[in-house]
Amino acid sequence: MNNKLEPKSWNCPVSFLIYYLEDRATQSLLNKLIRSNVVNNTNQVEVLQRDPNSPLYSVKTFEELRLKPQLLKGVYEMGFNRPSKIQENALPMMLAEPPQNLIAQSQSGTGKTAAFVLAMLSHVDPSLKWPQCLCISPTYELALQTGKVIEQMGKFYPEVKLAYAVRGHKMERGVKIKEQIVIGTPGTVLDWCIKLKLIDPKKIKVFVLDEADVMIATQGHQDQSIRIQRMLPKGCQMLLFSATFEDSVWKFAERVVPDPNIIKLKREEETLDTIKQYYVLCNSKEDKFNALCNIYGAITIAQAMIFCHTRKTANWLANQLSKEGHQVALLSGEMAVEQRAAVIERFRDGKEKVLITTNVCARGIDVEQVSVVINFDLPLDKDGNPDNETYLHRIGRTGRFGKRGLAVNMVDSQRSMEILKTYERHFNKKIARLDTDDLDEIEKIAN
Ligand SMILES: Nc1ncnc2c1ncn2[C@@H]1O[C@H](COP(=O)(O)OP(=O)(O)OP(=O)(O)O)[C@@H](O)[C@H]1O
Repeated sequence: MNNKLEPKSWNCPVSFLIYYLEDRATQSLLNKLIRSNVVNNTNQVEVLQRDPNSPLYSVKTFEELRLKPQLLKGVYEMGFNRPSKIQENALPMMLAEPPQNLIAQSQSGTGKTAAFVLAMLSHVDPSLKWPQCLCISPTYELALQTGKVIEQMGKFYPEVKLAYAVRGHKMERGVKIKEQIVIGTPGTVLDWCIKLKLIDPKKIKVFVLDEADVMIATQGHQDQSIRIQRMLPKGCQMLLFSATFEDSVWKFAERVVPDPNIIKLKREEETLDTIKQYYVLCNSKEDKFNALCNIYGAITIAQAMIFCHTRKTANWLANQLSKEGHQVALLSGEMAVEQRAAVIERFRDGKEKVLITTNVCARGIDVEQVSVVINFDLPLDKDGNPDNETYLHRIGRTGRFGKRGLAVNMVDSQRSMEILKTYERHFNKKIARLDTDDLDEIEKIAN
């Protein structure tokens, strides 16, 4: 879905573009934070080998990879029992001798980061005190997030050290970096290589470019990434990862990664097959709130996500629910990235049971683990028309074995009823009426 948000032409208003560019990196970060598990994708992995005659290896266990014991221990400590679908193919390629280049694309949450982190940790020689693996990420926050994974996975391999080449990390010219892995954003990495000469790019053995789709959406990052790549020695392993694969990403990938192997995993489509959908007739927002309270009074809801059309309604609802004693988290458009990240993390950890958000804020965020979704306002596109894609993304779940879910739509006008009917027709799935004054009836929907 993310790729569909890409503006069709560059004649868009600047404000929209800035919003859009920031948004993509933020989406990616929030998705990483909210996810507590690997995304199970049932599609087939497509593998294109540079040398079609060489045997195609894939592994079903981490043992088969003959990892260093310290790393295997780190992997298990993180709770990984077996390689994810993309890891089954990507890991043998990345760990092969001689090193192979790779372009890999799969939706967010399928295990790409964990895979390249394992590759970097496997390739470093801890006795050498200089940078050997270089990873670039599109933003400060994303770089820190990947750094955390390196630290976790390398927990039992303390000889390997990590340096962050990000804004705010002031370094003096000419002081050589001793850490074996450097993770950073393109601008700072370039400075560290060229201006400050802290890193000798000729000694880099593994180069990772993460989130290529987000990277090229950010002004200047594409050129900076290519400048970094040009300084690396021949024979340096180049790895590039992306969640989506528009033409522009593909062109960029081919410039960064010569002679690549290619692994692609199609995005798992969301379906409404396992979702029970209802609507409630209301007259006002107060009425909607009462209906919501009745639902909460009748069934046990572990965690719910509530979508409102405007920030004002979202704020109002958050206040009302808090007064009723609910632990409410609010995701709102004016919040800084760090604030949003903190809200998402608290919600993921179950500290709050209700997450209220506007669509703008939650666009592109996958909340698979939330089993109840309330459309306090039905999703609309910017012209006020039905938005099938957003409806599906809010309440749909992926995978044939997807968890069951419950979606309740609040309908408060003739117009919203028409919109609801459009969704019903489009997805060819019945949306049943729910009378929220009848507690017995509400109890039934939970079964
Ligand atoms: N083999 C595995 N078994 C269990 N969990 C895993 C495995 N690999 C990764 N995970 C977990 O799944 C989640 C997603 O993994 P990861 O961040 O590597 O995916 P990604 O494809 O890089 O996503 P993004 O594009 O958002 O960065 C993380 O919480 C990670 O710890």
